[in-house]
Amino acid sequence: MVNNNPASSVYSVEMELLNLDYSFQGLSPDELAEFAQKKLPANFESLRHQLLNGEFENKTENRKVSHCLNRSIHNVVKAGNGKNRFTEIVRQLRSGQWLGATGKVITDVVNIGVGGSDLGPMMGSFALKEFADDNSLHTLHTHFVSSMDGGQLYAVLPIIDPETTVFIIASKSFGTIDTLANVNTVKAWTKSKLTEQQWLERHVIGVSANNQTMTDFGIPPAQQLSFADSVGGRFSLWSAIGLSIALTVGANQFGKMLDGAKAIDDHFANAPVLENIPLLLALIGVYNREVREINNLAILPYDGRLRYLPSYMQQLDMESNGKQASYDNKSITTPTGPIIWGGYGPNGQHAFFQHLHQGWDSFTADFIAVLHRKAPNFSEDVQRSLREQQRLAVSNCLAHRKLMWEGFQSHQDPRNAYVGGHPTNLLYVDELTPQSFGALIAAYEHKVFTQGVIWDINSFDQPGVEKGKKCAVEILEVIDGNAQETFDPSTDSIIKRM
Ligand SMILES: O=P(O)(O)OC[C@H]1O[C@H](O)[C@H](O)[C@@H](O)[C@@H]1O
Repeated sequence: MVNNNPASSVYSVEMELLNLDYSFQGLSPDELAEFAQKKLPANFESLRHQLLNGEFENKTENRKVSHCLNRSIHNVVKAGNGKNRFTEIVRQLRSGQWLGATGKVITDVVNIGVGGSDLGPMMGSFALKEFADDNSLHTLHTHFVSSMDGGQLYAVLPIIDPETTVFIIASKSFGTIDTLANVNTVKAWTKSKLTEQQWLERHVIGVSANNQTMTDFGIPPAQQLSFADSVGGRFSLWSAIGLSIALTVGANQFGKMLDGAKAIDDHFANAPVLENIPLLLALIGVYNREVREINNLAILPYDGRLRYLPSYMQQLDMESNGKQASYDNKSITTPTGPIIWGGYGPNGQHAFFQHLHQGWDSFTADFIAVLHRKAPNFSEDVQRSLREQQRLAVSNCLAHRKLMWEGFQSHQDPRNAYVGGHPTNLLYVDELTPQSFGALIAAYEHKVFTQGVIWDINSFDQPGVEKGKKCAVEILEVIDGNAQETFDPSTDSIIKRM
């Protein structure tokens, strides 16, 4: 049981863009300093330096790890041998100058991608919408399609028009079946109004690290945006994969998001352990996993604009550190990364918080709060009301965080007793801006990296997702009648029914 005495001190780190309060972790700075001594390997500083300079070795995939080199628009453009027309494409589409093959202005953009080619772009576009540069002459609607079953596409197709829509095919490998399946359906759908040539010439942008495949697909070179193979999928929102974010807010604001991430890179590089937000997040997480044996972390944003953060974090953390093999491919015997879950906090209060407060399971959580909100596009009355709503959300965030830690004892009335003792962090920003958003995401990236170093795993590969893909291909062959194989009675009976 965690010793959950009410926090008598404030344990926090404040920096310009991001703040961490870990007063409700039950860990003093002295204890964390001692834990850091024990856990951070002697070569940590050198590995951190490698990461921040694009030199960390992703040994199993035989390449470097270079997403930290993408923290400026300049480098995003340079990534395609200096030929990336990233900012030009953004300008044309946002200003209404990009015309479709039949001469109509493009009004809709659909990002087709999955995993890192979907989660980051969707989260960023949703979170930063209100920061759109107002030089956009017309409104560009952005849609996201990832699901391999076509369900999302089915909902989007009726509200767009082939003549006024551009599709971003976002795929680092340009070979992911989920994405290609959606693209195939789109191709069939455009035929009523456009030839394939027209579609390719004016309605498709490819974003990938695989230039040859984009060319083979027929995407004109001017509409190919490339990025380095050494940028991992789940770290790619800073690269050209972030195109849909830039289309939503403008290249200038997208650049500010990169600036925020860069500020955290510098902070991560230079701040001493006890003032270093990513490092503290990592150490606290390792402590909760190893010493307290808590196997999960809930991500609970208290600002609706961050509602896609939990899914993003699931890929970032679980695909990086959910592993049982060491960096040198030896078996690991102690648990590594936790299960990440969560949801928009205020709605969670009306759904799963009951279990958190009075159920049987241990958990840790990160509350994420935005203290102030400007809402410049509305009348004074509406602005005032929106600011009140922000205060309402923050007060609820503080209340539940307090209750989860301190609990509430009521021996005569078990129904109203709260267990308490659940360690949580509060990550907060004064305002959500492209910079503070970039800082938050980069802080989490570096937390995950640091934990990978502590656990001696390669956080940059994902061998465990491959077997399932191969098995699915074998099953599909049988469903399609191209093979006769049998699997097991349950699988066989479903296949038969199909
Ligand atoms: O961008 P893509 O190459 O299409 O990959 C999309 C996603 O699929 C893979 O299965 C990986 O597990 C993810 O890390 C990746 O983000």
